[in-house]
Amino acid sequence: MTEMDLSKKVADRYLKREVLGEGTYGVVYKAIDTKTGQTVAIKKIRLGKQKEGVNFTALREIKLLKELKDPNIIELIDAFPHKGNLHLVFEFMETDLEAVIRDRNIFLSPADIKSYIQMTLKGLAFCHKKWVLHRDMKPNNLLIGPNGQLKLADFGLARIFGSPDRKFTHQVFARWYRAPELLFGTKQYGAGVDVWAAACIFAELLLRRPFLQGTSDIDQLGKIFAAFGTPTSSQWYFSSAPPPTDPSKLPRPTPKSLASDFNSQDGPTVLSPPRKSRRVMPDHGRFEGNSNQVEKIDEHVDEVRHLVGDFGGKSEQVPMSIDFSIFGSKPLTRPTINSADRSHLKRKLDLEFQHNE
Ligand SMILES: Nc1ncnc2c1ncn2[C@@H]1O[C@H](COP(=O)(O)OP(=O)(O)OP(=O)(O)O)[C@@H](O)[C@H]1O
Repeated sequence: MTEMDLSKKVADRYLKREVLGEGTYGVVYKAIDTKTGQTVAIKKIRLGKQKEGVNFTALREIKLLKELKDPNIIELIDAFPHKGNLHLVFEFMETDLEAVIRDRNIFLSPADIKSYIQMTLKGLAFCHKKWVLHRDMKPNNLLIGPNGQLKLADFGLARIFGSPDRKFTHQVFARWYRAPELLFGTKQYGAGVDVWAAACIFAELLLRRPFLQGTSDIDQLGKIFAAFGTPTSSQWYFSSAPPPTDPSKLPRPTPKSLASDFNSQDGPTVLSPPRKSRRVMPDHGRFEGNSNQVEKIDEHVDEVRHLVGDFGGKSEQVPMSIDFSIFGSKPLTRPTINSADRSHLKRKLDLEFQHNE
């Protein structure tokens, strides 16, 4: 019997090898991609309650994750349903940041730490720019390749398959990287949750132990406040200065009916400012014109600074209030999918999934 016969072939393409481990969503296998000869990692996702098959929205999101290509993001090479499970094929990685941090034989210089955290923030910046959040950042999700390249794994999975179920024992560690707004149970949150986790990982690289090791969600908040100070009521989300403008005093464009009235008579002419300057934006001129990757990283570094700043209010910035500066001078361009892209994607999805089913 050849080696080929002994190994199980999945979807006529992947030769399954040993189990690498089991995570929140299912078992991970090492495999060989017979098409490319490349070693890959296949994450077999239990579909659990969704017995009727793979949810179409999930498939669409997975297809979009395949488009997330960056040197600091694990590449999702392929995705296909097989025997009622969803298989996600990723590039194979040698180790992860947790193993590096825990290995006492490894000395990490400030330059090494800078390199690891820079790769982490670059990967985050890339995905945040495309409006994808990770939501489950922790050192064992930061995988390291043979050339030392750090890549973020499991991007977007929490959104597609639901937040990881914390009943798994290995999952409780994820609490240590959770932002205070999540611990308070907010339903609306943003990229800050990933940046908070990145800052905790940065501290962990320096300390060589997890920074804030809460034993319960409330204890986690206690640890955060012990480290940074307890926020006062004047620092909470909408109660900090300036108070929101009264709706009747909000700036509005001239009503169309009035504008045409003015045009039809010799009355005063309403001079609107040029289109661009009409947009009311908070004052953050220092980010004007920034567009390259390095400056995007700086925004994240600034946000980390902001997050790890003094909650007691000694610094000039008021922490725990909305920091508009992270959005730059212009709203970030949302990745747009036009109708042609959309119908192409749908056709592609239909074809691929018909083919694999
Ligand atoms: N791309 C990959 N290359 C090599 N090994 C991988 C890859 N992805 C995952 N693994 C390994 O497979 C095992 C399970 O990984 P998985 O990401 O499912 O869970 P986890 O990271 O252990 O926990 P969690 O689900 O809480 O993130 C781990 O040992 C992990 O190192």
